[in-house]
Amino acid sequence: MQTVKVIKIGGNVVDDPEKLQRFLRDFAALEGPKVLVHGGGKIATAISKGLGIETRMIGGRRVTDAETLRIVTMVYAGLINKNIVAALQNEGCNALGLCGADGGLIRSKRRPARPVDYGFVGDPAGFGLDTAVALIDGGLVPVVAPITYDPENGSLLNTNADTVAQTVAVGLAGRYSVELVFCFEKRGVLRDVNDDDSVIPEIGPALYERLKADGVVADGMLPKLDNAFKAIASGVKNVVICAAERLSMPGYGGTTLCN
Ligand SMILES: Nc1ncnc2c1ncn2[C@@H]1O[C@H](COP(=O)(O)OP(=O)(O)O)[C@@H](O)[C@H]1O
Ligand SMILES: CC(=O)N[C@@H](CCC(=O)OP(=O)(O)O)C(=O)O
Repeated sequence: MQTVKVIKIGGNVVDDPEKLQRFLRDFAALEGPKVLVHGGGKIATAISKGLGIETRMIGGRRVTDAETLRIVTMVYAGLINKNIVAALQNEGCNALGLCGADGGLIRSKRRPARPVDYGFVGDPAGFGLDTAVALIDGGLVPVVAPITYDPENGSLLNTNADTVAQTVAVGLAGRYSVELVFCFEKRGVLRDVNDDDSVIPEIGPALYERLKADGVVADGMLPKLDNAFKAIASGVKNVVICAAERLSMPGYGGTTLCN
């Protein structure tokens, strides 16, 4: 079975032009078929602030009213996605930018209003495998923004980018042997969040429960690990959490998930 790499890049790197440039150069140099999923939460928060709109995050998710949906659509599916595509084209990588609505790539369902009303936030409910296969087998490199769509009413919805990466990886797993790599600004899952040398090399479900109970993992690391375990349990062959600047290292020098 052919291997496809699904790489996710997080918002702190997307917001740092030098780190992003280096990461995109390494991504472009990766051998074989690949998909890039990007976040950009930090830039959306900064642009919202500039427009006088306050950001509310609950459990790592953005409360998205109609005005915020307009902003995140412009920022993720426009500004960030197109700049990444242009930079990859400049590196000789034939990238094609999409959000979940394009080619029906990621259908979603709006979250129920209880217990928390997140507004226009969706959880993935379907994957456009035919679209993805046509692009990948056609030699294109999909670059996916974390905006999905609800086919029942055609509405765009905001979706956590780690969840989008997991959905793409799981969706491709029946067809290819899939490797999912979450790249961010730290070296992996750390025992001490302030010590980059404290990377935990391997995490299984039992250790994850202990790390949560001890408060070693928190904040944005929780949805990342939940998505990582969901991917491993759903047929993705290899899942790694690592530093963006280590993408070119063999094995990525980060945390590998096991079940
Ligand atoms: N044990 C841990 N190891 C590494 N990061 C952790 C840990 N616990 C909490 N974190 C926090 O999780 C953040 C990553 O989540 P998030 O900001 O959502 O990632 P991304 O940049 O991919 O969007 C890190 O910046 C760090 O502050
Ligand atoms: C619903 C929801 O929370 N969506 C995220 C999508 C972007 C994202 O996840 O970006 P990072 O990977 O940079 O965190 C948000 O708007 O922040």
